[in-house]
Amino acid sequence: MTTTNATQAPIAQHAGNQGAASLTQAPHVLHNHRLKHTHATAHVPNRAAHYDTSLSIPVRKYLQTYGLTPPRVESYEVQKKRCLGQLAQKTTDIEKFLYLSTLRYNNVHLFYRLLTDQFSDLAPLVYTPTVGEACQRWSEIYQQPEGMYLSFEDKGHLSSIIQNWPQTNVEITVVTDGSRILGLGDLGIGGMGISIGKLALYTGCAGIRPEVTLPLTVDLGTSNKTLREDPLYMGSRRDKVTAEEEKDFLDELMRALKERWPDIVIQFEDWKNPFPSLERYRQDYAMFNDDIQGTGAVIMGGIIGAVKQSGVAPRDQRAVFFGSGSAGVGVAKQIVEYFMHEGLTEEEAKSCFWLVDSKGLVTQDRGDKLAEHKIYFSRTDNHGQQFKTLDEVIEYVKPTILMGLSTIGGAFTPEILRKMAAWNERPIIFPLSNPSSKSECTFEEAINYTDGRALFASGSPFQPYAFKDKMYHPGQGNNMYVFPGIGLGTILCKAVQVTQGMIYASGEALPTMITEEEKQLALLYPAITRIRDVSARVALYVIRAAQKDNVDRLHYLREMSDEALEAWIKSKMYDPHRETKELESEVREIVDDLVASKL
Ligand SMILES: O=C([O-])CC(=O)C(=O)O
Ligand SMILES: [Mg+2]
Repeated sequence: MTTTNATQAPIAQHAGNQGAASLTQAPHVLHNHRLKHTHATAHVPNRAAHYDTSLSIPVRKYLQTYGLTPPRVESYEVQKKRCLGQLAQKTTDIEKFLYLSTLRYNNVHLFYRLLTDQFSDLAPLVYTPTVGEACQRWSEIYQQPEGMYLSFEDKGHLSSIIQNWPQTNVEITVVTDGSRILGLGDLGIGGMGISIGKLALYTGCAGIRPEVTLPLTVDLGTSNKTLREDPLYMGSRRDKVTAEEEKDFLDELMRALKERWPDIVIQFEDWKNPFPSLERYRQDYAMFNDDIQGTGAVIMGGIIGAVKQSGVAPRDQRAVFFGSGSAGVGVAKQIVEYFMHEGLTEEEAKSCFWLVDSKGLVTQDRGDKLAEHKIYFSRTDNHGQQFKTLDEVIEYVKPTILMGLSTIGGAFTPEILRKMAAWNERPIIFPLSNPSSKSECTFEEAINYTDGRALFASGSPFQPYAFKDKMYHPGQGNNMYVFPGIGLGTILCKAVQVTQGMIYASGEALPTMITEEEKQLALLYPAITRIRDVSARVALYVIRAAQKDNVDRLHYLREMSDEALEAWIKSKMYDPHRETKELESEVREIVDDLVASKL
């Protein structure tokens, strides 16, 4: 009920009145009618880019911003120094997060210049792990609108409310209901943080223009009682809607999004039960689920290298998965596909996996009703024996690969890590839960207890670690290596679906970006500092797979060589370093023309 007032105005404005929609948009269109480079903030249009202190005096005069900013024309280096100085003065990560959010709001191009330049330092503040805390405290730290909130009460009116989004073009949205944010549980509308954070990476990593991204949070109630009782909580107080109600709401939402933006790519993120929507919409929409598919692809990308470096053939690998939720099963299925590419039958590939959930090893005769998604991997060869704890399973399987998707921080104990090292020359250890506090072990622990022999990747970032006079570098198997490129590739070739082939290809692209030097260091992922190039390569692979699956619509791309296509992809990427320069030169041209015509 709390949201009804807020939504009544747009409903009244739009009901049966096409003209009203263009009226609401008109002011923004007018702002932008003369110049191309006036898209100002990421999600709310204003003219902030016109206040960039690097713009020259003639340009300021033309834009009528002269006198509204301090007189000096600054270089980017000076702007950067000031911003990083201000950032350094913030003492907590959440303050840094807020500073960066405000910067994005006020000067989007400057924000993305900094993010792309200082990616390793800033990504953890914009995204995992800080974004987790931001989501937990969303209603406490809220400062500005940066996305759309659609409520269950809006059902029946979604199409008209979506007209309120001020940008005329949207190419991609990240949608969450906040019901399972990272490993932090149901955070209700606080999930908006993750939609914004992921889209910031779509822009930062894959160069999708900020103004064509739409962070979307649907308020379908929350099962989090603490939130519902928190006076500051900004969502509805209702309990979570039923699965049937959610389905009806989503049917309407998907239709409404496609109606306004027919080519939109829709990424589902952090839904407690993500399988039904993926199955329901994957044929009719260009959509994917990042937690099942993005995580699956990125881990497969790391596993390809890890399996090679381990010296153990795919058919001899034994993988224990601690955590059998959507991400766990998604990752396992993706690796099954990789093993099949390596020549195993599906049955052989599947038999390399032992999934563990809160009740122990997932077996068919365990006596409980297994969730649908676990059945595929349930073991039948346990001879009636049941294994209730991770320790028991580990002892029974003697795995070569240990995957953590449990959201239980510290679950990979020193004993478990030591055993992995005793059984394997190069144990593969991937604690993937996010944020860092939920990681099944730290990098330091993995190195210490395996005597530096672990082939390691985590979901959230860890620092390099010195052990016995040697420096070790952690891999970060975070889906940020693939989802930006999946989105970019899908958008650029105008794919009508995101097929499994496209997802597989995104993971396959990753090892192709590892340099010789990185191989020597046993790194499983390319350096994060090359993330823009990595995203372009992922997009190339995704487009090729879309072509193979016949879901692409820009057919002339099929004729291009890989080199030409990759260069074309890069030329299409938003480059924040170009933006103010282009605005500057565009205005200068107009000014020069005006002067010339007066002569
Ligand atoms: O957001 C991340 O860092 C990875 C992810 O999708 C999750 O943990 O749900
Ligand atoms: Mg997620």
